[in-house]
Amino acid sequence: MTDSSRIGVVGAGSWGTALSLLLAEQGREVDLWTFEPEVCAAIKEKRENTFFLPGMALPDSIHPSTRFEDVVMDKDEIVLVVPTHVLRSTVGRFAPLLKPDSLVISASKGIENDSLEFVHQIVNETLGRPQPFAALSGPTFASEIAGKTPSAIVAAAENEEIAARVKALFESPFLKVFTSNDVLGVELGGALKNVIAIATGISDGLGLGLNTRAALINRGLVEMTRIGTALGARPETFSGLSGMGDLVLTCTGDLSRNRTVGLKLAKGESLDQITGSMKMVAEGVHTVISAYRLKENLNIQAAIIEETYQVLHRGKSPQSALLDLMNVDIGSEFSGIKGL
Ligand SMILES: NC(=O)C1=CN([C@@H]2O[C@H](COP(=O)(O)OP(=O)(O)OC[C@H]3O[C@@H](n4cnc5c(N)ncnc54)[C@H](O)[C@@H]3O)[C@@H](O)[C@H]2O)C=CC1
Ligand SMILES: O=C(CO)COP(=O)(O)O
Repeated sequence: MTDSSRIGVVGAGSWGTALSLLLAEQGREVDLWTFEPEVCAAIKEKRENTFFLPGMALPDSIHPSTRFEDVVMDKDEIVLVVPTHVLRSTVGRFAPLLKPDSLVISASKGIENDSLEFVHQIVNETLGRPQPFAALSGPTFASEIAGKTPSAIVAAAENEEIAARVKALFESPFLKVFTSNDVLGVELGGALKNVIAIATGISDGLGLGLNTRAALINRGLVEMTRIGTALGARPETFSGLSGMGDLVLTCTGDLSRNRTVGLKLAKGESLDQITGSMKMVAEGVHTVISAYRLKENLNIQAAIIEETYQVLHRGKSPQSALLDLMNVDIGSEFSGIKGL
């Protein structure tokens, strides 16, 4: 039978653990699915996720488990927060246990490489039915949310009541939750900002100036908006928390894994070395492939995405990518954005 005080969180990386802590502090009993048995054991025995969110004490109301039966079955709400490249397989594993009316709240940020699908599409396709869905996204580093830094985020759902329900779940004395009905725009901003953060990290790692950084952030936003509006998202969503907000955070904040990948690439480390030494995910490394394919399919000018893709996956040097970026033939400032 459903116990409405319990909520399931699928994914015990840094963000899944920080969100579990937030929900526990809001009075919920949280069943937290961990992929790694050792993460489950650490949370049970030490009351700490020593692997992905070290230094944060986790209350007894967070119940870790490696069994989907404990986390997904009979729940009214499931928070889905695994890296996007394993999202389809993860949803596939728990699909038979999920109630058709359970609300799936995605906190993952990415676009699948082969299908070019967003999380809401992957979820519906894998389940074979439209599932109640919301996307939670914005400028929120996991460690700062766990440390109660005043922050803001957006909950997007097609249905206003669902967005309001997600707001009520996550709003706390230090987290403001805004609502939106532009699910695609919110998902797309959260995914594409990681690509621009890698580009900014490369630029900063090369020792280029603050002018360059600001230009990359701003023109990166235009590229995100061009792709988003071509797919049907609303232009204003990209000036919101999940667009501009998260872009600024991730491009300038040294806590960002994506920005760090760019900094290291500029210092001459190979992508394999960098990702091989990380236990956490830098989604932009995968998302740049999807972003490149989307821009090609849609015939959209997106030179920063193009050059970042070439550096990460085609062996181009950051220096020649920069030269090519400065030689792009450009039009008026907002050309290519639909609905402006
Ligand atoms: N960490 C952060 O500050 C934030 C992260 N996000 C997003 O949340 C999502 C999850 O990222 P994090 O929690 O940061 O993860 P993380 O980078 O801290 O840890 C990696 C996660 O991937 C899981 N994993 C690895 N292989 C797996 C597999 N085969 N099947 C299922 N799970 C597997 C690990 O168990 C772990 O939970 C990403 O899309 C990320 O962009 C969004 C907002 C903030
Ligand atoms: O999405 C994030 C903050 O909003 C986290 O960014 P990174 O994955 O680059 O650390």
